[in-house]
Amino acid sequence: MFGEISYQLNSSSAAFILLLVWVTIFYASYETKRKALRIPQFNGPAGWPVFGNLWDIQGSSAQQFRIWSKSYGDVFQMQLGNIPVLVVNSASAAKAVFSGHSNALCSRPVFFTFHKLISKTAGVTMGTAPSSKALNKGRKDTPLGKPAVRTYLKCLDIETRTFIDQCLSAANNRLDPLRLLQRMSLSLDLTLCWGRRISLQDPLLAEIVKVEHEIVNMRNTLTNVQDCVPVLRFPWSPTTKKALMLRQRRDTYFAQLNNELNEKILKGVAPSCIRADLLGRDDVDEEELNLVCLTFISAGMAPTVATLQWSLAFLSQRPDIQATAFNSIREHYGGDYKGLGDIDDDQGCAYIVALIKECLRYFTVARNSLPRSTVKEFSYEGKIVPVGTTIFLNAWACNMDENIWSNPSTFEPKRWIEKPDAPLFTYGLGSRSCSGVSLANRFLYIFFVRLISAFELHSSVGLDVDPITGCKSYEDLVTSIKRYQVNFRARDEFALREALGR
Ligand code: HEM
Repeated sequence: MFGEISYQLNSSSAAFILLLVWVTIFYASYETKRKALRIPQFNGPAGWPVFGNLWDIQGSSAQQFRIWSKSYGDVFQMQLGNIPVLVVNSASAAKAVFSGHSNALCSRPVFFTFHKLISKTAGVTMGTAPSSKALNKGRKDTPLGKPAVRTYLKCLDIETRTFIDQCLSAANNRLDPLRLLQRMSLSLDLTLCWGRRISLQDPLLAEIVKVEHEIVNMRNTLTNVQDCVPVLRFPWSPTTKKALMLRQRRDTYFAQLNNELNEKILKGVAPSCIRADLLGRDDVDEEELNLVCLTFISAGMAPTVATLQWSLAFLSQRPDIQATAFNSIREHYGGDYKGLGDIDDDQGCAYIVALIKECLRYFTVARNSLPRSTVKEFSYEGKIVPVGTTIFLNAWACNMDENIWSNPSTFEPKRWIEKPDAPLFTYGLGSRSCSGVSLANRFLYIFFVRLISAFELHSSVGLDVDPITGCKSYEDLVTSIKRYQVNFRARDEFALREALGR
């Protein structure tokens, strides 16, 4: 009997030792390969075995990059699992890399969860597509330039007025503006692309907002561990399961929007919209059609809403800035102006333009912009950046660069009146910078003019509007503020009702 037990012990010890040897060999070869992937010549923090620097950036990654750049230089290297990444952290380095080598940086990296799982059915969006002929054609066919935006003024007018109207109707005029902002932004995108608006009561609103938010976060390499550590990619991993579930939910509402429009086209009652125009063209295939339409659902909503959500909270804490903005609107439109701004007015009121730029700079909602991938080798300060390198722009650090601004941590709109041509990094720069910048700027301008003309914002409790400590979550690709409520007090309720045509 003792012999039998000792035999069993010997065989299980042997199995254990074999397993240990296998794990050790696997680990050693994995680590050797992982380290070999690092980009020669670029310094950076060492990081942990297997996971590299993933654990070091669990707080505000952009802030951590800014701190590392003080030790490792403006352009340093980190490794997310086995993906080496160059991070660009100053305004001058961003100009040299992103503008100086714009063509070399014209692609996006391909990630397992987003590109291979989520996008398998409906395809990718413009901001996530690697460089290709199809992408270039899609970009050309997407009407987001200034002339196209001028034809969207009616939609901008309706959606911003609806927002003001809904704020006026809120009980006691105290509310959390998030849902109203989401509706306004999504309704604009759906009208432009599918020719249909969305109401607060429509169940599609909550569904699209929720799913798109989760999908955007799945694209975040900084938090999606299985993208960076290939050994964690199992078909039954929670991330894979979640990605497949999100894909199915996105496919459902995408099909619903498309089917609604197809029916209207069949009945001959289709509104003029981007999808209907593209459907009527022989040179546009299914892949391009999906690329353009998915872009309208996913690209603009998150950064626009997050910028407005931070800005409203901030303004509620700063009556002095609201008063300056209100007086500048009155000066711009004339003495005792009581209207809601002119939809044809494009960036005419200098202080409002400066206020918007400062909100975009100070909160920099896409702190690490969107990742790029290089298609050509180039050199930076004599160091070679090879083809296929992933590069992050730390837009937050660039916007806070002390070589551009003497007091970058202070919110000061007037800085943009003194230096109107100073660089703003929030929309990215170079070949793949934000294509929606004209639409976004026009939207933000009329929104701020209307908001400030209509209401005084205030909050009886102090809100944390600090761009670092006030964040809802550091894991989000687009950084938003924690939920809050503010009071919307009409400046002149009678005049406002009249301006809204009530
Ligand atoms: C405040 C609002 C917005 C902000 C802060 C913002 C920011 C950004 C950023 C940082 C990028 C990546 C840039 C780069 O890689 O250099 C981007 C790309 C993009 N944005 Fe925006 N965006 C905003 C609104 C919009 C709107 C309203 C649209 C229109 C639908 C839009 C469409 C796009 C598209 C299509 C891309 C991808 C460009 C490409 O990869 O070629 N954005 N945006």
